[in-house]
Order: sequence, then structure tokens, then C-alpha cells
Amino acid sequence: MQEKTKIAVLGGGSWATALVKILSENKAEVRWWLRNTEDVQHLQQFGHNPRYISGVKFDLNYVLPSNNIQATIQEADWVIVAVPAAFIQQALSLLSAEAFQGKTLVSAVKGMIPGQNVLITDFLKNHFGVPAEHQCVIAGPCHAEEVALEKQSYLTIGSHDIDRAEAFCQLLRNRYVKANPLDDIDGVEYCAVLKNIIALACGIAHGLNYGDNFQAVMVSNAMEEIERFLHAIMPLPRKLTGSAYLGDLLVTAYSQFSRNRTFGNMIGRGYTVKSAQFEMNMVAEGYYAVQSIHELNKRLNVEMPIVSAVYRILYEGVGPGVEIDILKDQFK
Ligand SMILES: NC(=O)C1=CN([C@@H]2O[C@H](COP(=O)(O)OP(=O)(O)OC[C@H]3O[C@@H](n4cnc5c(N)ncnc54)[C@H](OP(=O)(O)O)[C@@H]3O)[C@@H](O)[C@H]2O)C=CC1
Ligand SMILES: O=C(CO)COP(=O)(O)O
Repeated sequence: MQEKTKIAVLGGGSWATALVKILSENKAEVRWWLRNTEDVQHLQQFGHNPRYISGVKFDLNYVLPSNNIQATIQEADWVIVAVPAAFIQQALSLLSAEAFQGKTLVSAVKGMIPGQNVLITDFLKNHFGVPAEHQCVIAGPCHAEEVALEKQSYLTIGSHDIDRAEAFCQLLRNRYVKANPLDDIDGVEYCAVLKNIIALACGIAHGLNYGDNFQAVMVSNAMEEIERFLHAIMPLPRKLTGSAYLGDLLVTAYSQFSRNRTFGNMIGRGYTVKSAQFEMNMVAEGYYAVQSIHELNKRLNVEMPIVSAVYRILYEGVGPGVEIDILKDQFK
């Protein structure tokens, strides 16, 4: 009998839950680290994650939930990090560089490490010495909630090592998931960070009662902003109309499932940042990312009116109406 591929998934939120569904249904052995003991016990007893997309039922012959992060990754060939960026340092604090040796690390995270303002793959390289070519990122327009409903979805796996990316695609492909490898790992990682900020801006505008006409213009302007930023930080010929770039921006800006859009919508309707965070039991990465991009852009000086507006609204207390009014006059 062929040995099962051993994969560790770190994180207990919606995206980790969706990825465990895909991988375990493809008969990989998934060791799953969640930080809460009660969640692990619930999974072991009932086969459901109690707090995130709880309708998904897991086959416990293939899914091994645990609170022990060292034991979770020990035997795995692939380690998927699916913890929101702001909590990664804390989540991985018990692990040493040796723990990752010989493994492929896959970031499922669409954020940056706050304070350090680095991408997750750079953090894993700097902090744990994981070489860039031993890493992949999961990109593309894909909400966990739609994976749970088995709706047709597309993922892009970025890596400097295209064979490794293809090998990971093979672990993901199924009846409703198509996966394609791509070598622009930094481009898709930065784009995923930026699209969350733009989706926040779209939510803010929606909360202020702007309509679809305005949002379409905001998204078109945003694409140009993203293009300028990527050109400044990582110039490469890339097709930004691809689904890992434009596609991910569109799904996050328009989907009812988007955390970032929902968070922005609350801000537009007058919630404070604290109260919006309290209302959502999920994480809007764009809130943290906008600070990192704002810091990075002090050096790059890219013209980023939408990102700057979101920064001023969330971190400087400027009224959302004031900032969107300014954008309204700048957009073409
Ligand atoms: N959801 C999606 O559809 C997609 C998400 N992603 C990315 O996946 C990553 C994970 O997000 P997602 O799964 O959506 O997360 P969710 O928003 O679904 O859940 C939040 C997660 O954050 C954890 N968390 C919250 N506060 C803390 C804290 N103080 N310390 C440690 N952990 C904390 C929660 O743990 P607990 O429950 O124990 O509090 C939970 O696991 C993000 O980077 C996101 O951008 C990428 C593609 C799709
Ligand atoms: O990246 C995502 C879909 O591709 C998820 O976006 P949200 O975090 O805004 O839900």
C-alpha cells in the first residue's frame, strides 16, 4: 500500500479548516494544530471544528487534531501555516529552526508580520532559516466558506521551485478545486496583502452608501495602485489580470464572505476599529497590513491614494466620509 503524504496544518480558523477538508478528502494524513484544547477535543469527539465552518465533517482516519505544535509538525513533509499574520510569531514561538529542516513550508496567510513589515515567507526565512526555494504560498480567489460548499474554486501555488509548487497543486486538486503553479511567489504574496486593504476601502465606501458604480471605479484605480507598488518593490513581467492578482482582488472586494469588506463596511457605518473587531469573530488582515504597507512605502514613495486613505481612517482617526470624498475627486 502506498504511504500517505503527511501534512501539518497550523491554525484553527476558517481557511485552515477548508484546507484540511481538501487535503484529507484527497487521502493525505493531516496533522492539525489548533491552539484551543476544547476545539481539539470537540474535533476528536465529533469530527467538526466547533467555531469555524462547523458544517464540515472530517474523517478522523485522515485528520489528527492536536494542541501540541511540535508533535504536529514532527513527521510532516509539508507544513502549512494558516494563522493570521499578527499571531504567527506567538504561534510558532515553541518551534526551533531544526523543527523545519527538510520540510516544505507553505504559507496560506495573506498578511504581513506587523512591526517587522515583512512577508510571511521572508519571516520564515529570516527567523527559521527556511530557504526561499523550500517555500510555497497559496494564492488565488478562494473563500473558505465556498470550499465548504464545494463550489468550483481556483488556487495558485507560488514558489521559486516550480516543481515543488506543482507537487503541492497535486495534493489540492479535486472535483471542485483547480490548482496551478506560478513562479511569482513574491508578487502573489504582496498582491494578496494589498487586495485586503482595497477590499476594506470598498467596504468603507459601501458603508457610506456609495454604490456599485463607485466601487467599480475604486477597484480599477486600485489595480493601478497595486501595479505601481509591485513594480517598485519587485519589478518583474507579470500578468496582473491573472486570477491570483485581479481575481483575488475582485472576490475580496465583492464577496459577502469577505472579512475585509465586512470590517470596512462597519467602519463606513460608523463603528470604531475596536467595536468592529469585537463584532467580527474573524480576522481582517487588511487592518494590520495597511500599517505595514504604509511603513514600507515611506521608502518606496509609490503613489497609493487608496492605501493612504485607509491608513488615515484606521490609524489617524480621520472620518471615513472625508477620505472617500477626497478619493472621489481624484478617481477617473
Ligand atoms: N478565510 C478565508 O477564506 C481565507 C483566509 N486566508 C488567510 O488565512 C489566514 C488565516 O485566516 P482565517 O483562517 O480566515 O482566520 P479566521 O478569521 O477564520 O479566524 C481567526 C483565527 O485567528 C485566531 N486568533 C484570533 N485571535 C488570536 C490571538 N490573539 N492569538 C492567536 N490566534 C488568534 C483564531 O484562533 P481562535 O479561534 O483560537 O481564537 C482563529 O484561528 C489569514 O491570513 C487569511 O487572510 C486566505 C484565503 C482564504
Ligand atoms: O483571501 C481571501 C479570498 O481569496 C479571503 O479574504 P477575506 O479575508 O477578506 O475574507
